Amino acid sequence: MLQVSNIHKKYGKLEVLKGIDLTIGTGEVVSIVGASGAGKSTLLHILGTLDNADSGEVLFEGKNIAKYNATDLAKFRNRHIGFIFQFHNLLPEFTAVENVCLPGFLAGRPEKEVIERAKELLMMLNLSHRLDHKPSEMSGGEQQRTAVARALINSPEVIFADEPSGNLDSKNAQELHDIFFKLRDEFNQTFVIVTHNEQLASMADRTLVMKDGLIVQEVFSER
Ligand SMILES: Nc1ncnc2c1ncn2[C@@H]1O[C@H](COP(=O)(O)OP(=O)(O)OP(=O)(O)O)[C@@H](O)[C@H]1O
Repeated sequence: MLQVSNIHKKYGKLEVLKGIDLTIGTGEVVSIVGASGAGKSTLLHILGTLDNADSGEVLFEGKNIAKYNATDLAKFRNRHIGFIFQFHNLLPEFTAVENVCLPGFLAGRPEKEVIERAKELLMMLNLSHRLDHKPSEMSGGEQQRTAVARALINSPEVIFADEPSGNLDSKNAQELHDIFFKLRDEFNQTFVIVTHNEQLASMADRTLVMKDGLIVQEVFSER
């Protein structure tokens, strides 16, 4: 589904990515680990079209999205890619349902269909009692599960997550991790997850270990 070859990235004189090659298949859960500063988030942002590589190629189902203009890229991202960050980035003035609906409305989908799907997703994520709550009226775990529903609203081919459980206690982290694998097992959802959480990394089908801008090790799970 995702093919990446020879990605290089510099910030000024700092060479952050030094030649990354990677292939990710549909339904795979891939974790990216490594010391702080190894280049994990930079790679994730490039894979997720949030940033450009200086050289190299990212093919998304065979399409070279680097060639898209800004409008087409935003459209592509909205329809095909979901994001989950360490901090949920929910809009404080909007309810859970409204937050989840937003990417659906941006995609121009019919309002009724989007609202129904948003409610369905929130209920699937055990948030049926929080549909009309604003983020400040929800716990950290509930906010992050709302962010998962938002990432899923347009049925993206892949979800990129950057430290998704970095801000959660161990119980809520475990619950979030279980949700990722449930989504993969039931809907063949693909995930690429940057994490410092060893438990999450070890659950992934494949773990990529990064060091100084390179993938230095690839560990396959026995799950
Ligand atoms: N926008 C930027 N401008 C300049 N330097 C940057 C920028 N983004 C990242 N860097 C630098 O690039 C290097 C890699 O950063 P990156 O965030 O990819 O690392 P990471 O492996 O995700 O680290 P962490 O685990 O701490 O999040 C770091 O030295 C960082 O300071």
